[in-house]
Amino acid sequence: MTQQDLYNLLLDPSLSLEVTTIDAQRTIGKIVTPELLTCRPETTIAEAARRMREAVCGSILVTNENGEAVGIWTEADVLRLDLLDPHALSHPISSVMSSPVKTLPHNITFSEAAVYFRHHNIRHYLVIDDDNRYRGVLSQTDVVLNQGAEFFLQLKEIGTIPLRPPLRVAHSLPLAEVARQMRQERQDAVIVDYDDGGEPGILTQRDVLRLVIKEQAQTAAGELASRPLQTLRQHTSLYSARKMMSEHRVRHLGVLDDNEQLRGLVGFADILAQIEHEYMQELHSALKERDEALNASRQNQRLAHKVFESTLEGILITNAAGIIESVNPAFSRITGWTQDDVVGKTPKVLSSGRQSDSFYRHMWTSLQENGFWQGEIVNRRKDGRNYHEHLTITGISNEQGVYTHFAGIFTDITQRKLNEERLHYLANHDSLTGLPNRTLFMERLSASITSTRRNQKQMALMFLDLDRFKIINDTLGHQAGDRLLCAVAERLTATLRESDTVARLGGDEFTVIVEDVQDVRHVARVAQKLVDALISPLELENQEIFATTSIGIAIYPSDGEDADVLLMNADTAMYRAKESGKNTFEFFTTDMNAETVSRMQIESGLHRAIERQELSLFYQPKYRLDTETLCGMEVLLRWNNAELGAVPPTRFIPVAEDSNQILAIGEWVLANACQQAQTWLAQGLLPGPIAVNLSGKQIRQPNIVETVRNILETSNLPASWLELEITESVAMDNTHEVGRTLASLKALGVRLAIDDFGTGYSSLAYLKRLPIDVLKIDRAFIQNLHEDPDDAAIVVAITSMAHTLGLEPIAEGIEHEEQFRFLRENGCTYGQGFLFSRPVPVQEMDDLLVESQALRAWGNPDAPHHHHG
Ligand SMILES: Nc1nc2c(ncn2[C@@H]2O[C@H](COP(=O)(O)O[C@H]3[C@@H](O)[C@H](n4cnc5c(=O)[nH]c(N)nc54)O[C@@H]3COP(=O)(O)O)[C@@H](O)[C@H]2O)c(=O)[nH]1
Repeated sequence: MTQQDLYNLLLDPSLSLEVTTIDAQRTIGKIVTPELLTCRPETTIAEAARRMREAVCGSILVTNENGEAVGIWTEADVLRLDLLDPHALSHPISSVMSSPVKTLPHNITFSEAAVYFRHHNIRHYLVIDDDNRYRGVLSQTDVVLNQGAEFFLQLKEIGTIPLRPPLRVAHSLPLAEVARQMRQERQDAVIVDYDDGGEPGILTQRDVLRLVIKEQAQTAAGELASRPLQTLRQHTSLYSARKMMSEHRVRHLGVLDDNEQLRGLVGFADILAQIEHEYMQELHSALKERDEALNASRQNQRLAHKVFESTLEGILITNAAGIIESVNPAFSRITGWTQDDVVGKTPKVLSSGRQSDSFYRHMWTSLQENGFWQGEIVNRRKDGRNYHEHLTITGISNEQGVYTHFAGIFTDITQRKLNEERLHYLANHDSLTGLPNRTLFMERLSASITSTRRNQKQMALMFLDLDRFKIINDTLGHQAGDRLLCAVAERLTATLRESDTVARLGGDEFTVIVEDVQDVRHVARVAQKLVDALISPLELENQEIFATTSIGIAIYPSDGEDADVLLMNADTAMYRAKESGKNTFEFFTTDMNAETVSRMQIESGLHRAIERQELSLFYQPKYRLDTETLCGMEVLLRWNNAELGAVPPTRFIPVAEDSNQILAIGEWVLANACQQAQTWLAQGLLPGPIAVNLSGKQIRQPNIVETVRNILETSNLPASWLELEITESVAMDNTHEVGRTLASLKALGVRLAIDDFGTGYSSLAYLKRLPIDVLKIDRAFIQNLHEDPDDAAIVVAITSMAHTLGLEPIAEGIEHEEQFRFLRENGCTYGQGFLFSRPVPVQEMDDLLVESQALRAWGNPDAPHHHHG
């Protein structure tokens, strides 16, 4: 190879200008040539250059005797030679090669390779394959040009790159002087100006070196320069510049400004530098982004780890086959199993056996299809105890969408479950007796009706109401009442089969569902057993209490096809049982329906009884038994309705009490009675106080004292002429402040009487403290007085007790002479009853009063005066 060849090789501009755009993601092994040019360190530069030219190769690898790369020499290194030294080319290659040689694996991408170039500031890498064999040399220019520079080159104008003002020399300057100035100014090209006014020429460093070697050092530059200088405008793109260089096989172009003046020179190296600069900028921000992303991902990883470690939820991660790979501390806390216990096993270790195989099959199908499952399951702790967990399982897939792991995240909801169960229990059970309450009862009744219908069978519903419970409760207090209810609940439960439902609807009302009834006679036997179960007395407050019950029975389907109708009919039958003497049971019959309808008619009729003036007052006189003189009267309410006719108070008063209408009606009675009494008083006819019945509802009204005071004021009746009768059971109610109300009423000056005395459970100590004036002995004792020695003894006892307590005894319901005589002989002061007079309307009472007054005026107090009705 001649020196000329060498220079041809070195100066061939096409060598480095063939730029192919290569996908930055392709691996570098793909573009390096498989044949690698090598030489030994002692090879001369000239020899190395010859081989490069022969092989059309831009670099040569310098290897030692073991074939190991010790250096590399490339085309670009030529410019570092001192080409003024004529022996330069005979120096060994080792004196000019770059060393040491760094390697890169063949399978990294251009993008990755770019990172190495930047980090190590190296211009060449030796590419090695998997077996560390040399595959080729990769230059930074390769990388830059393979980053897809076209786009950038087209955008960027030449004028925008920094151009050095060109070094200009006169055409007469000898080449040696030109070379000196170029070295001094560090320029690789110079513009040669001619004084013939023609276009300038150009001499590059390579030209200078070539010509020096050809001993042209003293020749004038003008003769040697290439002329004309290829130029382009400053607004031309770098892409066009590169293309032009390639077409004209030159490495420098003149740049013209808008006035066609030469602004400077642009070299291929400048374009390359621009690309490199731009690329490095991009690379820099890409690296920055990558570093930031890496940091963020490290941060995320740290966070994820922290969450995994510290979350309260148990976490378990399995591989695709369900083998546990890791668990977190919460998992161990909840299950008792440590990481070492469970890693390598399947979640089966937690199985409690409470879920069926099909449950797990569904779970697995959902996981395979949706990569997700959520639900509540019961698992087992290491210590064998079960616990409830709310579990979410999520599939974790790889880039191909294949599940590689499953993550189970769960919370221990055992306590919540217990609370829910407790709340459910409380919501469905009576807190006092523990029996099902109305809600659960209705649920069970509906369920029972449904199954009975399906099986075409019969079932029975019993409605139980304790007899006289209110009296017991009022007399002995609520605590005793509660204990009684518990005792009754126990007895009922003990009497029935487990399959039967006993419930407490509230108060003293219980219900029983008897399922699968073959024969209604069987139901009667069950009802009788329940009645009998309560017959034996209960021990309460050191007293024996008889808490009997009345039971109404309705049969499905004959007495009703739905729960509400059945319940209503059993209730109606229960009322009938009460009416027929209590402590018994009654089956519902259709005529009982009539009873229900009748109650409803009464209730709606009563609503307008006052405004329609359907109410009136009757008066029943009271007598002193020793003198048989009229000494007062009791006011009794009557109701005459257009449709219902005369409705007896025993019928409508309970309905009025149930519907609260008694409050308005009672006030009406009181006002009219006082008005009438005042009239008689003003006429001098009133022999004694007028007694008005006050119902329990009325006396418990907070404003009752106010009402009475107002009525007395309005009617102008002195309080002492009014007597208020309240029943014994109401008077004994020490829970509703009845005692205090009575004291306030007493303070008004009215008289107070206890009605139906002997039927309740009076505490004598309490009775003594009440501010009462009169004890009315109940009609029930008077009725059989002359036949029943027990009743007679009770009447005598009540009479003498009344005297002892300073109260006036009065007997009600005296119908026979014998009764009258017995009472008079045994010291009962007053009496009333049909023997003397039935309750009479106002006109008749007026007559009686006039007559009585006349008798008194005639001074015949002893004359007996019986009004027989
Ligand atoms: N809260 C209110 N209650 C009232 C009012 N008016 C009446 N009543 C209560 O209704 C019940 C029934 O009353 P009634 O049908 O009027 O019966 C009274 C008398 O007619 C009846 N009586 C009187 N003497 C005899 C008799 O010799 N034999 C017999 N079989 N019955 C007789 O007794 C009833 C009076 O009873 P009492 O009140 O206990 O003294 C009754 O409970 C009334 O209290 C009202 O306005 N408000």
